[in-house]
Amino acid sequence: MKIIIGSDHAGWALKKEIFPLFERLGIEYNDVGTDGSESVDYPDFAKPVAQQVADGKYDLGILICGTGIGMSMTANKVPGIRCALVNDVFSAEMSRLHNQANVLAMGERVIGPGLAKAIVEKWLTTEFEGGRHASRIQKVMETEQ
Ligand SMILES: O=C(CO)[C@H](O)[C@H](O)[C@H](O)COP(=O)(O)O
Repeated sequence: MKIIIGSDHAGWALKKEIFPLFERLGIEYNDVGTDGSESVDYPDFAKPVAQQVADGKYDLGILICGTGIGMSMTANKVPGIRCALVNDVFSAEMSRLHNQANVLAMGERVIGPGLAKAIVEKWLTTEFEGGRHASRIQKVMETEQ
């Protein structure tokens, strides 16, 4: 599995905490930045992450800002993206099982690193259940037309 990850300045510290988890899970990742605490604009990171997932260059994407809200709003504007803003492990699991989320957004100002790592691990290791959810996802995607 190949993933792409990005953050703004308000998500940068949490993003760094997650890298060792990718290494433990054997997941290849590309960090598109930002790479420091200097103020930047979250759409500049949400757009390339979401676009490259939508283009099939990466299997999944992860976005972190202060709340996760701006990142998720931006990512969900990209056709093909189902970005879930998640702050608990149950929602992380459901967003994959039922919603086939292909981008995960989290907020560094909302959750701590321990919870964030548990969310990411659950999200990356849960597969879409299909079945009754497949036609619902199709209807979700049809709303892009
Ligand atoms: O999604 C966001 C805003 O909707 C993020 O939380 C940003 O990281 C946040 O707005 C950044 O705030 P700052 O005061 O510029 O650090």
